[in-house]
Amino acid sequence: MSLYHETAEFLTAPTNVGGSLKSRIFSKKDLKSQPAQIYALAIESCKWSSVLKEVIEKADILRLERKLTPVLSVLLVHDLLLAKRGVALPAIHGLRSSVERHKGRLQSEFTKARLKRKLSSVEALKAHIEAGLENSADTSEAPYPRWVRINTLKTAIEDQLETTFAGYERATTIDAVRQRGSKRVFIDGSIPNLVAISPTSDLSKSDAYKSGAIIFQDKASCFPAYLLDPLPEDGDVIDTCSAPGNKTTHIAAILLSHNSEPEDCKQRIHAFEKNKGRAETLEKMVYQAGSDGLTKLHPGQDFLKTDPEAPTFKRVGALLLDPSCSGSGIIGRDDMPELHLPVLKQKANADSSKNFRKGKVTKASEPTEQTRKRKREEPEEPLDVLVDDDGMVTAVDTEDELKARLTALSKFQLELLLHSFKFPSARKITYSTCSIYAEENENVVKQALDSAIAEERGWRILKRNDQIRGMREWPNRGSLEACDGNTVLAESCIRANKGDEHGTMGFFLAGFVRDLKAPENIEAQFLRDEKGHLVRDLMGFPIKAGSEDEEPTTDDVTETKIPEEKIVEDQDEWGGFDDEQSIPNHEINADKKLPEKSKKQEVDRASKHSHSAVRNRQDLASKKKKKRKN
Ligand SMILES: C[S@@+](CC[C@H](N)C(=O)[O-])C[C@H]1O[C@@H](n2cnc3c(N)ncnc32)[C@H](O)[C@@H]1O
Repeated sequence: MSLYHETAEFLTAPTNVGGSLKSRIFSKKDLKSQPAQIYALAIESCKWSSVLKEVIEKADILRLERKLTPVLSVLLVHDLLLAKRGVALPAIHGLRSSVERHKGRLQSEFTKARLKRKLSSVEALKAHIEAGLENSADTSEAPYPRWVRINTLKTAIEDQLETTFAGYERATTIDAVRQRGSKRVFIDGSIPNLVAISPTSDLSKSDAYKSGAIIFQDKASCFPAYLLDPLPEDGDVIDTCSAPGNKTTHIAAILLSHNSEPEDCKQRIHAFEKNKGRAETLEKMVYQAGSDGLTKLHPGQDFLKTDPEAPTFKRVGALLLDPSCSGSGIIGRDDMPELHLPVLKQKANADSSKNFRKGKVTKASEPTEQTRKRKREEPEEPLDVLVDDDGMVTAVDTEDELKARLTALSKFQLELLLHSFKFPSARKITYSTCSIYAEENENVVKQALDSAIAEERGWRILKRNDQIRGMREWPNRGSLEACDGNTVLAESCIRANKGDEHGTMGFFLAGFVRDLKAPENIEAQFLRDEKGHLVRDLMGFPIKAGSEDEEPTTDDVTETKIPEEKIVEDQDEWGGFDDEQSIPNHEINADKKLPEKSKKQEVDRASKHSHSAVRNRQDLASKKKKKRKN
């Protein structure tokens, strides 16, 4: 197999299995080409792909060369136009000829692409690409920002602002960071410990990223754990569909933020992941983020096969359900470089986002038997491209195909949600997808609410007024039409729209609650107001009874976030790790004791509860490293 085919294979493989592109290439044993050569070709081609896409589409070579797939065309045209030695194949090789016979046309389109960018020379264009100033998928005015969650299991936002973001200017609006080349940091107002930076700011080599102190996670992807807000009174938590672990580790951070001392935290997160390959990624992320002590992994286990009545789950009061979906809201992924693929028809320019998945190489535009048979004049672009979390790529050509796919997905999503309803001590559930389709979102919610199990167990929607502040104040709500005109239901649902002014991916979220006594043996620890509602600090965290924060200012006290009915008196939530690091399975064990606090931590304890949790977690991490060395 040629260098080009091998590279194309890595770029078209599901991106969500087996870590970053680099680790996948370098860990593969039976490669014919040098891994370093494959890696360099992949990275360079991705870097240039928005320009190459334009050049290939304008030169129209996919139509003329039917054996050339979009990804191969990018790789070959990259080498033809940019590599010193040209295409690394024998002169008579079919693939080499397939681009070389169009060299004149390709070069002329390349020149036009450069002039369009007002760059006077190829050197200037190279500098432009190297500076990361090229991203044709984004509207040029406001590229999609990079969201960074500060992992409070390992650090604190104040510490990160002083270190990782030391040279950054503070931005007061999200727009201010949506400029290529800007060095600004925006602190999000809805989700605690979340910041946004310019997409051209590369933190993937920073210590903070490598150590798991910061996690690249879209703002909308932080909504579920934040809305779930698992409190001590909620007992254990299940993350039903966990890999790669962004939400699992977010839940862990929230759990510890509610405990002034990590060793007091008796709660555990059961993290289910059906796919074994993805379960390995989850395991690494959980370790890297420092949430291993709180997480019981269930690798390769299907959540649907769990017995809700099993003793292990008797204390489970909260579940987070983020199942595989069409992925139609996804804008980008962090474990793969961006790759822009050319499509056969210029018509694709009408909606470039449709075929764009950062790091998700879709086969949508690959010529199929069907498309080959079509007459040239007919549109060849698929209606949509669905990429689910199992890496399954489905090019959907007709409305009927799309409908059939969405029906199958929503059936599975509903099944998972109804299974979650069965856990005897469960009192709160969040359901989320990164889909833009009502079929997977509002429709699933409606069917779940209408189900016999919901009625039998008393599950109802978590209304907007009862949601945690950041979610209650979030402006984008569910589709009124999809909710059959039910305003309360539509308002209860939360949406994030791909490409709008908030700079998030497309996302959907709904919460479910029911009246139930808290799981036994969990004491009330939080301050409540005269109505029995939890009193929260500015960041939305409940204030512990007897803590220094006990006397909040009027501004600190927020109204109820938890439905009144469920309050029981006197009872009481990347790809950010080093590619080279591998963590043995046995080191991840939820039963591990959390660390004793150090003297330094005693001092830190005088400050915010979240801080002392952070310090203790850092201590835990360093103890583990020492242990591993021995
Ligand atoms: C949308 S992804 C989850 C993303 C994850 N929550 C995060 O934020 O990092 C869905 C995951 O659910 C897994 N999955 C699908 N069906 C499952 C099932 N029945 N039981 C457990 N995991 C499942 C898929 O393999 C996939 O990794």
